[in-house]
Amino acid sequence: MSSNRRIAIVLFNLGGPDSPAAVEPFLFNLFNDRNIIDLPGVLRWPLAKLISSRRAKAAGAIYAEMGGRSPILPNTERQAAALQASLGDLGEVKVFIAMRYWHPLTEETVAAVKRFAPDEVILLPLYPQFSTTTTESSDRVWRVAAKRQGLTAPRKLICCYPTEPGFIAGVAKVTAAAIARAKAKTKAPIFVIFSAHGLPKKIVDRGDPYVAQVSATVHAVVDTLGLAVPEWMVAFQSRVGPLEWVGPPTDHSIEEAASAGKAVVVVPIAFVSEHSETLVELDIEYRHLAEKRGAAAYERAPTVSEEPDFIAGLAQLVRTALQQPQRVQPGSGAQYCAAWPRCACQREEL
Ligand SMILES: C=CC1=C(C)c2cc3[nH]c(cc4nc(cc5[nH]c(cc1n2)c(C)c5CCC(=O)O)C(CCC(=O)O)=C4C)c(C)c3C=C
Ligand SMILES: [Fe+2]
Ligand SMILES: [Fe+2]
Repeated sequence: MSSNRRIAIVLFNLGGPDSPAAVEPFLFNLFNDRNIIDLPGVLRWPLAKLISSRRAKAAGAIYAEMGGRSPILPNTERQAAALQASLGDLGEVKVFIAMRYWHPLTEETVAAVKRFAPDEVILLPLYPQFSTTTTESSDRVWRVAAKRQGLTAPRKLICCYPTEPGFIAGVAKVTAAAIARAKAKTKAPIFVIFSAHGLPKKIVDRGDPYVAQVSATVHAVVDTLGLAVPEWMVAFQSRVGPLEWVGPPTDHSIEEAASAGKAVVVVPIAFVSEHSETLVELDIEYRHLAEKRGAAAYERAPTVSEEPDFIAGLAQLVRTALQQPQRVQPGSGAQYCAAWPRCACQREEL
């Protein structure tokens, strides 16, 4: 590969408030996303205003547990630095971050990428499993902003990588370590709960492949660990709002296992860095539930963050994408995407 090629890699992530004052506008941006609330803009805008003002207090209390701000940006920056260091041989490689709901927002990042004047842009979601609410939403706003700002460099989207070997190796490693910590504390049976962010059921019924890809990830991790994994299940956390969400819910699953006197090991399976859903929901709220119900132990595996296996997996996805002609790169998720009409892998229109 030519060493003077300028390559921009853009990490897509959700973003989070960087101060107490940012909580409500961050929530507004989230609920005003048509991939989250599927209504025409004139109806969605006032609804997003209403929901964000109502939820601001509860969400503010969550971020107050972390010093009033989300750590998602600094954590994503560390991943960006690790990825950039592992791709130095490709030429002029620069890793950027585009957050969907808080700074650096997509428009800002498109401008920064344009100043870098790349020969090629690789869009890499920090969502291993494809969802219309995450990857599709980020890709959609990227396309609009790139067109508006005249960023014409060819781009490729890595749509999903639910079974990418480095990602699976990283999750397997942190899972095995969490099981070992639980075993060191108790002789009680171990129960592993792989926990993913949930989705409203109607989004899944519309063909969103996320839940199927989460299942593919978990099966790959369990296969890797073999007999080292005792009893396990997949559950979904972070339900918001009145709609029916996919289940079973993580909190109920923890309570059941804890009530049966088991040692509960919770493994985040769709988040790849630490933020409110891991540091507050899993570490504070759900630990409290487990202890209240008499769990023999409660261990939470860390997210893969800058685990060398995971970063090497991301680097491999980028290298493969650069060598192949298609705009949408399926990572190792292709076999799961084929059956799903809403998966980005199915679209090659640009
Ligand atoms: C209301 C609908 C929501 C859908 C659908 C949804 C999908 C979804 N989200 C993530 C990852 C994250 N979400 C985070 C926070 C968060 N998510 C929602 C709502 C939906 N998410 C809200 C309202 C919030 C804010 C916090 C709260 O009020 O509870 C975060 C954490 C951000 C941070 O702390 O910085 C992540 C990460 C995924 C992967 C996903 C679908 C696959
Ligand atoms: Fe969310
Ligand atoms: Fe896909």
